[in-house]
Amino acid sequence: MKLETYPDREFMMLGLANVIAGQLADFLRREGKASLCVPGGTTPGPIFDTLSGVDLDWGNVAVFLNDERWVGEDSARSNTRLLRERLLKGKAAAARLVPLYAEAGQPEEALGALSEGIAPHLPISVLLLGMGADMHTASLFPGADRLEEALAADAPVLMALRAEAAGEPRITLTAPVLKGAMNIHVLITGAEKREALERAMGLSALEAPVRAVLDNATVHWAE
Ligand SMILES: O=C1O[C@H](COP(=O)(O)O)[C@@H](O)[C@H](O)[C@H]1O
Repeated sequence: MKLETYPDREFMMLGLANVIAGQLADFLRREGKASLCVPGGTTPGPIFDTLSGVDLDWGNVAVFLNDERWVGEDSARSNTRLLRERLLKGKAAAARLVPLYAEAGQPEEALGALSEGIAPHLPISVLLLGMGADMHTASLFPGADRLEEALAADAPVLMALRAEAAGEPRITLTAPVLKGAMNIHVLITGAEKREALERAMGLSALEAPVRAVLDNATVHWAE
């Protein structure tokens, strides 16, 4: 794991947005296409704001979430809503959103179709992950009902998971898909998450799911 610490959050968000844009530009130059996989939650909004204004060949970039809460876009908890409001606007409006949500009562009903949408965009070119203070990343929560299966090397692309701390049912990319990304960035802020990260380094992925991706990741932290 590589740890980058920044003097403040604003500096970090701008710096990391530029790194991500540069990595996407490299993929676009070399392969004519790229995939960008991003978290929801409360942390990444400022990165999305910057990225949305970057001059890139967004029409050849597939954008999708690490995970989604099983709620419609009318909910303030919808990660898809965050993406539409903060990333897929301005220049980045031309990017292709690959959905992690469909109108269905339970995520299991939509898993097949959603997985088929994601599969052609793997391996992920640039992966940005968040982390909760409980050491979850994507929707791989400690204590989740099917965490062990989602961490396994032969896990499918997407799984539905439930955990008490998660609130609603979740759909998430699994550990092998996340670990297989070509560039992995983990974005964390504040003292509590920094302590959680240090704790995670001494735990197993079952105890601290973020552990599953840390070996190949650059972690970006600011107070
Ligand atoms: O529930 C989620 O939580 C994590 C962390 O969110 P944050 O609000 O602490 O930044 C996020 O990475 C994930 O995508 C989201 O669904």
